Amino acid sequence: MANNNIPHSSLCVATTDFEKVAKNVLPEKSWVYASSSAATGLSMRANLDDWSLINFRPRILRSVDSMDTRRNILGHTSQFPFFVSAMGTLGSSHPGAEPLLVRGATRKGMHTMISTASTKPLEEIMDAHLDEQRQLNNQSPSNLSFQLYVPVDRTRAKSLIQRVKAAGYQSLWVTVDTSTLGKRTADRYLQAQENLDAGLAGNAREIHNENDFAPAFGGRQVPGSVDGGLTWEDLDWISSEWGGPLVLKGIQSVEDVKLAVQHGVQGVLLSNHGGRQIHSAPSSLMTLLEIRTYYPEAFDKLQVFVDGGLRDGADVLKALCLGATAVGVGRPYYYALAAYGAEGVERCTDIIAEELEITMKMLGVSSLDQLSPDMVNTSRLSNEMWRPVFGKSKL
Ligand SMILES: Cc1cc2nc3c(=O)[nH]c(=O)nc-3n(C[C@H](O)[C@H](O)[C@H](O)COP(=O)(O)O)c2cc1C
Repeated sequence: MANNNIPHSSLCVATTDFEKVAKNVLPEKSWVYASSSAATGLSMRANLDDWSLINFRPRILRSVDSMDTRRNILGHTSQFPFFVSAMGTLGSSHPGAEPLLVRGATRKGMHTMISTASTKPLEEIMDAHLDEQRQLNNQSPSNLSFQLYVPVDRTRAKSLIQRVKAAGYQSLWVTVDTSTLGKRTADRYLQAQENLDAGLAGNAREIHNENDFAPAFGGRQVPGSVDGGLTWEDLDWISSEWGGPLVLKGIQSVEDVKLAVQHGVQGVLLSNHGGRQIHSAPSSLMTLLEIRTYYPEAFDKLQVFVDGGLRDGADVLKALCLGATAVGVGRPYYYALAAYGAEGVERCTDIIAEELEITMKMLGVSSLDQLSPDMVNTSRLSNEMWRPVFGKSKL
């Protein structure tokens, strides 16, 4: 992209560099939408900060000449143990929206999770992925998964699942942390100001998005979109309607991982929605440590994923040492897409992949299956971890 106002993409050497560029190119509303979080931002801050509470315990003099960063995610190889987490309304980042994102990701062999709240129809996004695959002679291991916000109307929910299946998405990730929309403070300020500027009092203004599952854009949920009445029992009909790998996105306690195992899902994504939902959430890394401490059997029963605040390849490895299969990355890809389109998505992937390889070599591993919990020191984070209260909690 020839734009003299933005630095050349090669000047982005850390994933956080995309954020600075994006802030300059994005309209204020898009910037606020992507960068905002719940309430005072505690949940997002915890995501970002907790990675620094874990240190590696590197091993030396092990042959690390060759590197293998591939990972099997729900039965499909990915070039890397990280993927793009679902983000709604990517048209607010770049006019190319989701199709452009998946083109960049497919070129790099990375999996991408597409949001129910996408700007473009799910079939058009899949077409972009398949077209890119053809151009690569079907050599990319990349695939697309679908993040499901379950609509209140069951008929609508079932037909959405059928569309996702027919389009060829590989797995379904049901978001379970959105019984209502978190209080997105920055979006609310912006909306209130727009209302006042438009001569409307208070919050009187209706939000009009083409996709009514794009609730956060404007800071309020669209009535009738996401089902706040969802329970564990609903997983039965969702699972039988879908008939493929099912993952619960947004688990934040060991008790719920146990329930997920009992309900026979194939994976859990430990996540606090990038700090956008409940105020004062545990960081996703803290939840991972909780599972590793109180229910390590989980890692043999289903695949465990993590997202939230991952900004460096070293963070990815910390999660994998603790047993995660792979991790999701959100905002860095939103910003990279905004700044440089598909090229930015590729560059962001290269940056994380290089950091991953550098850290693997110095940690003394040449493939991801050599990682283990004793390669990280979690003492500081463990100090702050939840403990069963008064011996009464049933774990
Ligand atoms: C702009 C934006 C939009 C998002 N939209 C969705 C969504 O539609 N569905 C969903 O389940 N999660 C959504 N999320 C949460 C992400 O899937 C993911 O959990 C989070 O971004 C990870 O944290 P990170 O941004 O710090 O990497 C969104 C996050 C952002 C930043």
